Formats: sequence, structure tokens, C-alpha cells
Amino acid sequence: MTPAARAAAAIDILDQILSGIPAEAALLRWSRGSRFAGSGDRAAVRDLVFDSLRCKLSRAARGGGLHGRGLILGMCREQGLDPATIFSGKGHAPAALTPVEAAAGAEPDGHQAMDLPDWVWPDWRAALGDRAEVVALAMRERAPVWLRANRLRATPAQAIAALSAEGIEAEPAPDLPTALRVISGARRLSASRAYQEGLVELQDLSPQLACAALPPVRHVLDYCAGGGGKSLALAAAGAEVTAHDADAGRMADLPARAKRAGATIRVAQPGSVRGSFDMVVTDVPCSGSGTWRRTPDAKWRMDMAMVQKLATIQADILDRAAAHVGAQGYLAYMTCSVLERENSLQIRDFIARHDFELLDQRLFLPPEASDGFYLALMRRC
Ligand SMILES: C[S@@+](CC[C@H](N)C(=O)[O-])C[C@H]1O[C@@H](n2cnc3c(N)ncnc32)[C@H](O)[C@@H]1O
Repeated sequence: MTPAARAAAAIDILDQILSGIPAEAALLRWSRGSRFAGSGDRAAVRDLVFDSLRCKLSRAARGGGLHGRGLILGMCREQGLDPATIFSGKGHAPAALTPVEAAAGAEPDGHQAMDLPDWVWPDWRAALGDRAEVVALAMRERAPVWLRANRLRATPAQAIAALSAEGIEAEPAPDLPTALRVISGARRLSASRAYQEGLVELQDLSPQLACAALPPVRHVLDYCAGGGGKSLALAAAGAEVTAHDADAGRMADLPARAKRAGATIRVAQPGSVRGSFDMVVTDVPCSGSGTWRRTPDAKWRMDMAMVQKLATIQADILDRAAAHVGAQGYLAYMTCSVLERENSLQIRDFIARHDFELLDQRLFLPPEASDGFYLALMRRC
């Protein structure tokens, strides 16, 4: 496919997404109907679609409309590309611009320029202060790929060497040698021996930094274990981990992942956890506002009412999880959100209800860390 034909495909897919079809479903539908497209074409079309969603408001403003053509035209103008090279009307390229399209478009400002929904911009600024713009602009970029070198299988140097042997270049984070940033070859990762044999796990830098900041205790309950990212990181650090989730299906792959990683993790059925632990980790469901560059369509689906609903769920999870914290034990609360309602205000309210003291709270942010990620560490008084 020519670059213009890829843009035409992206325009169709974006129009479907804007009409309400989830991004992955729209891409899959296009993929199934486009047997002629090679793997490079598929990756390029996917990148065009996701880049357009990340920058939806600013590109729609520049391109003169919130539709597929407007978004791709906005991309051309943002990147200083001559729109006529894409909108040529030749072969499978998009039709040439109409005079109205060619004249439309304006420089974005305010929340549009930040590519954030209008409802979130005031809360975003309240939470991040003078970092608000830098972090918002980082959310317009593609997320870097981070790995965790799994100490149960390999040292970071061994993991880097194994990756390199398969054409994947990675380097350790300055402050956390087990965190490896993939510099090139990321698309080869899932088929690589290093990944399949558990030498490395996919995990963003920020949750790795959060896990590394936890005290080294023995018995840990991962109360919202989901796919087990935190359980595996804590087990690799030497903890005996019990994984729990309200939805057992979310943990379905955990036994296989733990086996691959050489970790022993006890999986508890929903609601079956008894007794107390040295530390309970609650990696709660949240708006995901710190990870919107990975899930850009989620950024546009979220709203304030959903954040309020999530905050109620988070408070309920904290109350239930706290019951499993032993005497002098720790309670760790994590979100991949940057919003105060889900972070510091949630913890302020929890401490007002319970006999816990706040030991530490941190907001990990790009560019020093990676995704936006919040950690509060508390101890039972
Ligand atoms: C952010 S995800 C967890 C991600 C996971 N810790 C990881 O590292 O891969 C939040 C999880 O909380 C679970 N959850 C939602 N409500 C819950 C509740 N009341 N009790 C326990 N888990 C709950 C969800 O099913 C979901 O798997």
C-alpha cells in the first residue's frame, strides 16, 4: 500500500471509531477485509489511527472537522506535509480536498491544544500544577515499551543479552536496573525466547518504580490482581503472594504467567481470602488517565460521572482490603490515574475513616518515569 492508501484506510477506520465502534474492533474489521495488506501496512495503519486518536482535538481543529478526513488533514498540517501528497484522488488515495476543506482549519488552543477532554482539564491542572502541559503533551506521544527483567530467571545483563541475540535492543533505567527500555525491535518481542521463557515481563517503568518502593515483607495479598503484573513483580522480589480479584476471569492467565516466570503465586477465588497479611496491595480500577496514550480511545470515552463512580468503587475496595492488613501491616494503594479525586483525596478520605497512617505518596510522571501512576503507602496504627 502507498502512504496515501494507508491514510485512506485510516480515514475509514477513524470514521467508524468516531461513530462509536471501539478502536480495536474497527481495526480488526478492516484487517479481515484487507487480505492484500502486509504486516508493515497493518502496523502503519494502526499507528496512523492511534496517533490520530491521541491527538484527536488538535488535529480536528487543524483539519477543520472531527471526522477521518479532518484528522488526517490535521496530521498533515501539524507535521508540515503537503496535503496534496495524501489527498490526491489517485489510485487508492483519499479524494482531493474540496475548496471548503482546503480553507477550513484553525490553530487549536486550551484543552484542544493539550488533546484532553474539556471536563478533565481543570482537574488535570489542579493535580499537576506547572507540570500539567508537559504531561498532557507526553500523552500525545506513543508510549515507550518497558520490560521488567525477571530476577527469578535472569539478571538484567542476561536479559539484555538474550533480547539482543534476537534483534531487540534494550537498556536499563538509570534508577532501576531491572527496568529495561526497549530501544528497537519491540515488534519482535512477543515471539522472542527471552519473553516466552520468562526472562522478561512487559511492565511499564512507573508501576515497576512503585513496586520497588514497597517495603520488603513476606506475606502479600494482591487484592486486585487482574492479570498479575504486580503479583509477579512482588514475587520476583521475594514475597509470598496471594492473588485475588473480584473477577476470577481476570486472573485466568496468571497460573501460566507465574509458571513461565518461575514464580509461585497462590490464586484465591473472589471473596475467599481469610486472615491477615504483612501487606495488602490494592491496584484499583481507575480512569486510566495516566495511561491514555496507550488507550487513546478510552480518553474520549471517560467522563466525570464515571470518575465519581470509580472513586466510590475504589473507596469500597480500600475498606474491604484494609480488613486483611495485619497489626502494624502495610496497605499500598495504586492507580494509573493522575487525578486527585482518585489519588490523594481518596487516601485523605480513607485515613479519616480508618486507623492508618500515610507513610509515603508519589505520583510517577513522564518524562522522569513513564506512564502517570500513583502510589500511597499506609501502615496500620
Ligand atoms: C487496574 S486492574 C488490576 C491490574 C493488575 N493489578 C495488574 O498489575 O495487572 C483492577 C482490577 O480490579 C479488579 N476489581 C474491581 N473491583 C474489585 C473489587 N471490588 N475487589 C477486588 N478486585 C476488584 C478488576 O477486576 C481488575 O482486574
